[in-house]
This record gives sequence, C-alpha cells and structure tokens, in this order.
Amino acid sequence: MNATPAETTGPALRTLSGLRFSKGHGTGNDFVLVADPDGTHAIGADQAAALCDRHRGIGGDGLIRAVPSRFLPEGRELLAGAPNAEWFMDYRNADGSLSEMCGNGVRVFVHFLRTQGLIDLPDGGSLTIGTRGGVKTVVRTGDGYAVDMGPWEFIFPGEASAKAMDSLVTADGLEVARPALSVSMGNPHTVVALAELSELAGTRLFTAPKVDPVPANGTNVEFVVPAEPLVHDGVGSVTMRVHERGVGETQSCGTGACAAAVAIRHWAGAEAPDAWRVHVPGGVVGVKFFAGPGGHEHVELSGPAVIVASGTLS
Ligand SMILES: N[C@H](CCC[C@H](N)C(=O)O)C(=O)O
Repeated sequence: MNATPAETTGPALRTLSGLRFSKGHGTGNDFVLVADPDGTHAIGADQAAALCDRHRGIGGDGLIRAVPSRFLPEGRELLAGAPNAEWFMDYRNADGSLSEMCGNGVRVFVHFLRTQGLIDLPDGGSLTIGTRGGVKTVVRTGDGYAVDMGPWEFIFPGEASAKAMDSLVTADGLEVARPALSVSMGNPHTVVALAELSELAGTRLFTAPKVDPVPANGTNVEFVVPAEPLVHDGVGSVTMRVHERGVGETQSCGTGACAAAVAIRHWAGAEAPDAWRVHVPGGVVGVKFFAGPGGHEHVELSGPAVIVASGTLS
C-alpha cells in the first residue's frame, strides 16, 4: 500500500483532533472504526487515508464510519426499500477510495455497533444494515457473524485470462497468463487459478497484478489454490492470497473469499459442494451458497470479528 505523503497526513489528522475511534479486524483484515450516530463527522478521502496510514496514522486496510442511513443519500435510497436498515457502513479503502462492499468489514462493523452499545443483538439475532453494495442481513453466531452477501454474478461473459507481474513470471522471465474469472460481489474481483501457492512464494503482492480484461472500476485480485482433495466431509477447501483494490495485499478479504469460492466451484463443475472453507493468511472464513429470494443464488460469508482497542486522536 502506498503510504500517504507526509504533507497530507499531518494536516488531515489535525482536522480530526479529538475523534474517538476503535481498531478492529476480521481474520487480520483490519479497520479503523468511527461511530457517528448524529451524522456530523463525514470522513473524506484524505482523512481516511491518513487514519489508515500505518506509519503516521492509526493503520488499517480500511476506514469504517457507522452512521444512521438517514444521514446519507445512499442510505436514504436504501431505506425506501428496507426501512429497518437503520445503520449504514460508510466504508473507504486505505487509499481513501470508496468501495461498494467489504465482507470482513460488515462483520467488524456490526460487532463495533454492539461494543459501542448502539445496538442490542442477542446470539442468533439478525440485523439489516445499509452499504454502497446494497442492504445486507447479518446474523450473530456463536463464534462471530454470518452475512448474507446477496447474489453473485460473473462480470464478463466466459472466462477472462489473467497475468500477474512479478509473481507469475516463469524462470525464463515469461509472463504466465492464467485462467481467471471476474466475479462481482457488489465489488469487483478477478480470481486467478494456481496449481500451488508456491508459485507466489516469496512474493509480496506490492503492485496490482495485471489482469485482462479489467473491470470498469478496477478489481481485487485473488490467487487461489484448491485443496487436495478439493472436498472433505462435503465441504470444499481452498487457500488464497489477495491484492485488494485501493489497499494492496491484505491478510484476508471477505468479498474476495466469496468470489474465490464462486470461481473454484464453477471450475469444479456440478458436483462441487455448496459449503466452503477459504484459508487466507489471516485465518479461515466460511462461504456457503444457498437459494436466495427470487430464485437468485446467494452467498453467505461467516467468520470472526474482533475489536482490539479504542482511543482518541490527539
Ligand atoms: N478493497 C475492496 C474493498 C474491501 C474488500 C475486503 N476488505 C472485504 O473484506 O471484502 C474493494 O475496493 O473492492
């Protein structure tokens, strides 16, 4: 991730002096979280990037502002069809860019609302929230949260070939194009199939892998290796690393784990299971396919959420 320039970070943070914040993560995908129940603390791109800066700010893969949906035009639009989506996850990537969705972020967002005393959600209870990727329903489970991520779809007809600089270059320096699938989970993903993760060994995904074709608003790129055997006790298993749009390599990506399961399940064919475990550097998340309303297949993402600390900006 590119650090924000010093001349931007300092002034941006000074505009936020006294701000109460928390730090949390879901399988190592970490966020700076701000509660804004009165809708008076909009956080812009430079401010978000400064808060997420790991050397001059608090540090995080993204910034999550918890704000009542009624205070945002996107939220008011959602309330028309989902009046119970009282809270809105206002999410920005570490570089300050907006993104439609953040799967790990939704779990940490709901956990944050609970720890702030802004909602009451008993074990087994469910909550509907608003995001720029639509309304999401979240259930509190015994060991975290399960999110109905909604329907998935392929972004391009057929399969898109993908190339990744510095990580899939063969010994004789040839760029290796791999089969890939571009999948929308509310945000764009390009899933690249590898035979084994050792092909990425020793590689930090510093630069955005080259993919072809590129989705209109850029893409998150997942490198995925199926387990051997792919299915055990009826559950499929894959291992993945990810270069996130607007961030860089992260320990985990919830929407990316869903996209990876969509792609591997597509490649595995009709016998592939509906339940998956996705192993990421930061832990393991569950992905499950189920028949959603209107006959669309939905994806459920499940996993832990942790609030590490809270503080006040100097
Ligand atoms: N960087 C992503 C957003 C965060 C996604 C990821 N953190 C997740 O858990 O889904 C994008 O620009 O689409």
